[in-house]
Amino acid sequence: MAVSSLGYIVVEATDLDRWRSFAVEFLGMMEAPSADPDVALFRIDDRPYRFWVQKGQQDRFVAPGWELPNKAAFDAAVVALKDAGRPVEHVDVLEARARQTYEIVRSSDPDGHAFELFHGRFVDYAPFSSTAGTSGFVTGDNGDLGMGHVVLTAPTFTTVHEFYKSVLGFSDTDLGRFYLQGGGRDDPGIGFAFMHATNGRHHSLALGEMPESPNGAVHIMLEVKELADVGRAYDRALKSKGAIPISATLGQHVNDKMISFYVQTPGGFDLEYGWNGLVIDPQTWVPTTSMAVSAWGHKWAWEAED
Ligand SMILES: Cc1ccc(O)c(O)c1CC[C@@H]1C(=O)CC[C@]2(C)C(=O)CC[C@@H]12
Ligand SMILES: [Fe+2]
Repeated sequence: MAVSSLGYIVVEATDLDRWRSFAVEFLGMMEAPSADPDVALFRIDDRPYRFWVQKGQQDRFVAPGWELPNKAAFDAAVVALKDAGRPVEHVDVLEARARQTYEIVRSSDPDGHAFELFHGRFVDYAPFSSTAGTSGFVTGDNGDLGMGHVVLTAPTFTTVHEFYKSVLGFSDTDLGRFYLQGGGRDDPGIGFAFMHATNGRHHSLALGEMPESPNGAVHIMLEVKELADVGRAYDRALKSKGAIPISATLGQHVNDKMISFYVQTPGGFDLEYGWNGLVIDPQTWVPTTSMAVSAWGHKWAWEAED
């Protein structure tokens, strides 16, 4: 029943062209053919899409699509969801086919964040190429590392953390508490849980003990193959005259060693663009406790100058 990786994300957008220029010209993704003019699809590897962007009334993150390795694991996860009292809606056959999966269910975590579970590894044989010159994205062999990671808020942190572990089969990689208000006696800190699926990516999901984000997610992360891809994207953001707002400057995380920067997407949530994230052995990893966000850099836009 354990989730194998982050398969895709679903985004709602008022302006698909804005997402097109962000995804293709800034991120270096490849637009994929879509049968529906109200849906734009973006590829980073040989999956038919990793971003499903659908036209709607709002600009927001809708849901992560968690991949299960086969039908048996998918069915077991559905049973576990029902046993945990979570809603389960089966997507009909035609929609599952349009999404290029065998089967999808929609559900939500105890804090109400929508997610989808799916199985079926569909492949697009058109070679990946990036008009922005991005050398490629890191998704592992046959995509087994998944598309990246997603970070969600979790106001009922302990309950939601337990849900992802006991119901969806995630495991702890790093459990931190960050003291962003100086760490004095009146600073309770923010609990963070970085969790891995059954693949070696350091975290496919992280939860922050924070109030609900209005955009549906805190950020998603995409990993590129070369440091120069990060540097060139950083240059594009700097040159965009504010069209691509930088949320955090270039820096390196303590826990997964990733060198990255953050920008705000047209969906309001952030996107971390990084390189060289730690790959762990998910079978034997003993969870760490990292008390710092970054070893260097990552100056957040909301941080005071000093
Ligand atoms: C701490 C950390 C480790 C690895 C990551 O991939 C990663 O994104 C983070 C930072 C997570 C998080 C965030 O994205 C929004 C701003 C946050 C809440 C902070 O102010 C501390 C942790 C930060
Ligand atoms: Fe991240």
